[in-house]
Amino acid sequence: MNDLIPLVNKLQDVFNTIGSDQIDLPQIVVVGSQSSGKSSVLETIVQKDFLPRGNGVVTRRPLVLQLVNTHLGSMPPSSVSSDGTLNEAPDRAEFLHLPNKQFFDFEEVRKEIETETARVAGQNKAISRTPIHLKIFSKNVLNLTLVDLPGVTKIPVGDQPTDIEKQTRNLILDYILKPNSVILAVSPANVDLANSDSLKLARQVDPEAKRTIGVLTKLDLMDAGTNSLDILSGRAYPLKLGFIGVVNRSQADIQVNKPMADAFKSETEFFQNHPAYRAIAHRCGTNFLAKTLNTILMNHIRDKLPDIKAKLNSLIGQTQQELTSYGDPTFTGKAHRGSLILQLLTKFASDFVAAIDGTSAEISTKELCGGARIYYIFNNVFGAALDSVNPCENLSVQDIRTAIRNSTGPRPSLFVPEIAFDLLVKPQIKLLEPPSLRCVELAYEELVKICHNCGGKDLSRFPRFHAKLIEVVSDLLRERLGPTSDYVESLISIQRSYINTNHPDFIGGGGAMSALERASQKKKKDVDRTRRLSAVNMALAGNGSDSPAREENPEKPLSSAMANLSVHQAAERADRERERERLNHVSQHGGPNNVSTSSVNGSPHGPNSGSKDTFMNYFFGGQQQRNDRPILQESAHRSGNVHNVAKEMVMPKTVLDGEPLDFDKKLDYMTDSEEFSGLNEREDMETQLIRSLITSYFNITRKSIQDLVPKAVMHLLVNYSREAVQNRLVATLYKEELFNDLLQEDDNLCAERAKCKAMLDVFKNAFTIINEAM
Ligand SMILES: Nc1nc2c(ncn2[C@@H]2O[C@H](COP(=O)(O)OP(=O)(O)OP(=O)(O)O)[C@@H](O)[C@H]2O)c(=O)[nH]1
Repeated sequence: MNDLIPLVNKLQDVFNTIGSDQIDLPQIVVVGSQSSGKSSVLETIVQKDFLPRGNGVVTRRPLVLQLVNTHLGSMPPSSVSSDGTLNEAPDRAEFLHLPNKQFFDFEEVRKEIETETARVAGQNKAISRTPIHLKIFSKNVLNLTLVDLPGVTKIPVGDQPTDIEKQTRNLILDYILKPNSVILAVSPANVDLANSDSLKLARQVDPEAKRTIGVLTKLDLMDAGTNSLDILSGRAYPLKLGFIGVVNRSQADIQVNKPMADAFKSETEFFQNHPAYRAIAHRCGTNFLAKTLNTILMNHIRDKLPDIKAKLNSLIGQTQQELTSYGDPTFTGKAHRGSLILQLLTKFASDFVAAIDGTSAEISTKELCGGARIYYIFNNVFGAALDSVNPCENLSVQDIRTAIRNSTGPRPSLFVPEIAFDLLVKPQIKLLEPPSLRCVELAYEELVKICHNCGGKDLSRFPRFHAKLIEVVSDLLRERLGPTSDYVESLISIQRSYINTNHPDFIGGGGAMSALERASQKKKKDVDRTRRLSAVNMALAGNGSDSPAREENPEKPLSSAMANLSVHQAAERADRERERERLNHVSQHGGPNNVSTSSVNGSPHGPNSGSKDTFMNYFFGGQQQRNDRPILQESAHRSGNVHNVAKEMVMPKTVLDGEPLDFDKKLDYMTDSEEFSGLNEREDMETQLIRSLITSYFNITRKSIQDLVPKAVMHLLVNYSREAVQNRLVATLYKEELFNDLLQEDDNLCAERAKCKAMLDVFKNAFTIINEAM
């Protein structure tokens, strides 16, 4: 059991070396206000002058002091000389920061502590949290682990920051908070215990006072006639581990270099001769303190051993697992390289496939990934991008008018020509290309992202191999990007290459026309109703003596207003008559449901086939029956094929309604776009008609592109690379000459594994020792 403290010290050494503080090892932490005598107590316990001395702040870094008793056979072993006498090894000290140096002169130890303190904390009173680790091997010490901490200061001095008190308190709390630390609370006897900083701090972390031992220093400096018997006998302040009184060397003793042995003797005499302490002298003094601390620490370690053992056990498990995760270096040997490469490569490929298929074991619940993201791209991103395209994007009234005019050639525009529709709809279809290509790119980017997450932790051991796998798959994907984009591009070109106005879903000229008619009639009806209502209102208002209308316009007689109204109504009626006549004509000869396909073949009187009213039918079916349309008849006859002549649409031309064509004005029209702003009714109708035709046709194309692009992406990019990935990886990387390079382990990982291995060894070692000790 006596090996416990060396064991703890050994564990502490190892943990310090590997910079780990995973096990809260039992240790005694010395706490007290500044100049309360902490360092003096430590020196008396060690029986050596080795700590820095002076006024004010002296201890400025934590000092972790391990005392190793060499008399008990601890290292270094005593040697037997040639004459058979036992040569006891001299007392010595070692610092953790100077691993290859041993100190036999303790004056040197003091200097090294001063130098090392100044090196980290600076010259001027500032403190640092970084501990100094010192080990003292001596036959005069009991095995103990003590930590000397900076004293609690109130007022900043030198380079100390304004919050020095808070800093020191936090530093002390860090150490004493650990449940496995025993708090050595030092208080000077010549200051009221109620003001003891050490006891206040200890109570914060150990309210039941189970692991706090009180030390009263400076008993020799108490006012004559006063004593601390109450405290020392445990009556004044209850601590389970009690209070121990000590008398250290005074400043004057230190200045005259009073030897430790003399100081020790004086202390013993002090207690034995003191009238108040005489009876408890055997429970006082540094010697008793050292023994008590040793016992307390031993008991404490023994109490804590089961916990430490359990903790070690779980640490061994965790560390073992961590070590396994770094991979077994033995499998990178020549005999295993091929199979290891193949295994990692296959894992990478199957991860890639699984991520696409959504069968991956590590499916995220936080965000969409893999195949689900590709689906999201198709449905949401691509769908929304297509939906956001306006079928008549960038298509101004002027553009439509110009197209209509250009497509009629040198003759005045008689009907709305199909060629204008063709001309206008093709660039609109092109608008579907950028979102389609972007969809390909997004799917490609997603696949690249997927391949970056494949391979798992095993592969992180071999960064080169991992990078190579990603490179090969990225190459494969890039190779597929070109053909997929080309195909998608050609899908758009295909749509542009033939405008199928016969498509069953296409609204057609007739559909567009009747929609327009309906809209126009509704509009007219609304206008009529408004006018009628206002006329009635006016008439009613005229009959009343206090008519507001009359008041508003007292000079205008009612009869004149009525007369004006009837002029308007007459004009309206005439308009309506004309419109009705025109519509009758359209419905008889070129209306949506009366269009004969035979008219396409130049047979103006062919029977109504009853076939679907198509755009072409509508364009050419009706007008040829109109004998008062010589221009069309002429052109139709000239070519014998309506497709090849100016394709015109049955629309009453203003010139035929009696309006003369002003050529100068028309020329202006073509050069001055502002002239377009004033469209007449017919032009407005034409423009609207073309727009609704374009929208209808565009929507059909959009629908089929929305359907075809994802299919193309899946076939040419996703499924292709999914199928090809394994073969491509094997063909590119499964080559004997590459194995060495591919299986180069990551340097950091090797270091981590070595560290992990060392840690595991320490844990295992400690576990065995504890097991044997218990
Ligand atoms: N007479 C007498 N003087 C003591 C006793 N203990 C400590 N001193 C003196 O008190 C002063 C401070 O003692 P230290 O041991 O340096 O106190 P500390 O708590 O380590 O101080 P810091 O490390 O600066 O916080 C020194 O001059 C000691 O000689 C004691 O029991 N009796």
